[in-house]
Amino acid sequence: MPSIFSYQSAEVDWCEGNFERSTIIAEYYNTISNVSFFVLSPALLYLNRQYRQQHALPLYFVSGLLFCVGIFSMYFHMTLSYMGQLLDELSILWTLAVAYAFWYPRVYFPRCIKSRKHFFWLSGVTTVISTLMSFIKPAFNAYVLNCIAFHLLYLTWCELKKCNDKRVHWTAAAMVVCWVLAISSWISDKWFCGLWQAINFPYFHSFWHVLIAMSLLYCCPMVIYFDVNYEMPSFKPKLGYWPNDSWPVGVPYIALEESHKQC
Ligand SMILES: CCCCCCCC/C=C\CCCCCCCC(=O)N[C@@H](CO)[C@H](O)/C=C/CCCCCCCCCCCCC
Ligand SMILES: [Ca+2]
Ligand SMILES: [Zn+2]
Repeated sequence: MPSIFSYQSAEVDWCEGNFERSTIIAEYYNTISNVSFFVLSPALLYLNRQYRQQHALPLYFVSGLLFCVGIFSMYFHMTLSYMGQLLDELSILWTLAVAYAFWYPRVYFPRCIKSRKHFFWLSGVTTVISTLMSFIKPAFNAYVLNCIAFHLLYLTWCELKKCNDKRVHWTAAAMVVCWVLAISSWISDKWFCGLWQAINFPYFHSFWHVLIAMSLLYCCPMVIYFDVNYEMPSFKPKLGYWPNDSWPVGVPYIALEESHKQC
């Protein structure tokens, strides 16, 4: 019986051929494309430094965990081990849990939750139970995790209805486009692998890594924007674009102004 650390002991195998480019890396492009998370994590910390100075914990935690997602995902695609699969899925679950615990707006808390401290407990208990349940059928976990994006889309929709800042709407649109491309790549790799192998292009899962990291690059500043509006009444969030604020495309970030709020 293979150990949970053995190469190819995972329940899933992605479309890219194994050990085609290296004898130690099972899926070469799926492994190296996780570099996107090593760029995403410091980029979020650097660009949103004003927010980080005021509200350090959420951004340090979420960026740190996104970095771990990159490390575990690399380990998973390098080995295709059962342990790699679990670490990949559980790191995503815990990153989502921590992001929700810190940033989920109070106005959407269930009625029985009276404070963020209570919401932390609720998130913690739910995540511990989900962690235990994730051992039942690990191959199913990825589908459940992907469904959380629909809740994020719903939340974004609710917030955009109350906001008339054009830059926030533009950032949300860019996030949705990246996510649609990302999830299409993930599904294509899983469901239509025979077709991609027939045309000798089985690389859609590596596109997923890059595109989901890009959608998070748009998602996180937007979530921070709403957090400043709700939780930091002495500041007004201003959405800027890096490297040039006047360009229509760029990486969004949040700057803080001491003034009354708009959304
Ligand atoms: C108020 C809430 C704020 C939420 C902020 C968002 C925090 C995001 C946290 C984690 C997402 C990391 C996803 C990266 C996955 C990379 C690893 C990977 O590819 N794993 C695959 C196997 O290699 C595995 O099959 C994938 C599983 C599915 C993961 C689904 C994650 C959902 C992420 C939602 C992202 C939202 C972006 C915008 C949505 C409109
Ligand atoms: Ca493979
Ligand atoms: Zn992956």
